[in-house]
Amino acid sequence: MSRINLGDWLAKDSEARLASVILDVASACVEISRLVRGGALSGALGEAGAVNVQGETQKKLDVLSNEICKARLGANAAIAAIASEEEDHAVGFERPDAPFLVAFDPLDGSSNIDVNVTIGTIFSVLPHRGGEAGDDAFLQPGRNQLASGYVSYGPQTCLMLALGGKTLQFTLDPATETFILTHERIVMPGGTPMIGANLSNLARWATPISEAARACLDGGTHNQRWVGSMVADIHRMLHQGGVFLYPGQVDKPNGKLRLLYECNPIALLVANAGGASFFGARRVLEIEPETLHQRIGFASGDPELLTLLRVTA
Ligand SMILES: O=P(O)(O)OC[C@H]1O[C@](O)(COP(=O)(O)O)[C@@H](O)[C@@H]1O
Ligand SMILES: [Mg+2]
Ligand SMILES: [Mg+2]
Repeated sequence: MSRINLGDWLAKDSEARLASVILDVASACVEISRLVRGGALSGALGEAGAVNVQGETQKKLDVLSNEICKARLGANAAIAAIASEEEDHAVGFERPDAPFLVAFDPLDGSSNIDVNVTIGTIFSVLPHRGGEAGDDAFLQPGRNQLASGYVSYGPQTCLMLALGGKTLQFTLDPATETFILTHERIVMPGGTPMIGANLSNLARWATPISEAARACLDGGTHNQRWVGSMVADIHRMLHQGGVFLYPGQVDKPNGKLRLLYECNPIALLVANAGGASFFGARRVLEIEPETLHQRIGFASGDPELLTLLRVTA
């Protein structure tokens, strides 16, 4: 079998500076994957003893992954600024002419770090229109994304990349620590009766989605899965179909997940694979963000099942 690695694949027809950004994200993720694999031996488990801007207790790996991504991307002359779940504000690099901004969730699925369950890194590349790159520069709708993706650190380490209208998968070769193209085009299968959701929240979801989901599950027509790491739940959905739900709730109308560095990058991967993503009646990729750490309710996946679940009603 002929093997093509991420660098060679990008060199074929991607713009060189955008390719360099994707390669730097990938190499930061290789570094993070070493810490993940080492677990307690890497000193990467446990609490960091701090709280982030969203009021969440940071784990050591949240902080370490953020530092790795920030250092790696900060060294790329094509990046004007980064925004991260773990940074209060955008971090600019004083490069007014640099063409790209990168928003990321350095470590997704923090509650699973210490229990050896799949976690990940999510990223979104946006155009930078010049000038100072503060928070406002990142307030662009998801349809503007030039590329997005995630790396999942599970039994395999996989890079899912949305680029040029396609979603592709690269798998990390542990021997060479390079990402090898393993899936040229991901297409979500339709008709899978699978709901990925934390059902402990079901009673607080807005109607009619709570009633529609309850009918599917109580009626025995649909199955349910929930890892609690978005990358892992989305990875299953991209390969096997179904939907992922973290909708708004009576007590949290804007849900939990962050628009700029969680929902938008995933929404582009899902769109390229034939799915759709909504916050109520709004298409996620069309939402004009108002703040850097804005949360939205998120329903994503098989369009037919989203309709059955009445997510846009
Ligand atoms: O614990 P809950 O409420 O089910 O939430 C799980 C969701 O929260 C997240 O862990 C949030 O991401 P972070 O770990 O980056 O904060 C998602 O990955 C996941 O889908
Ligand atoms: Mg996350
Ligand atoms: Mg995170």
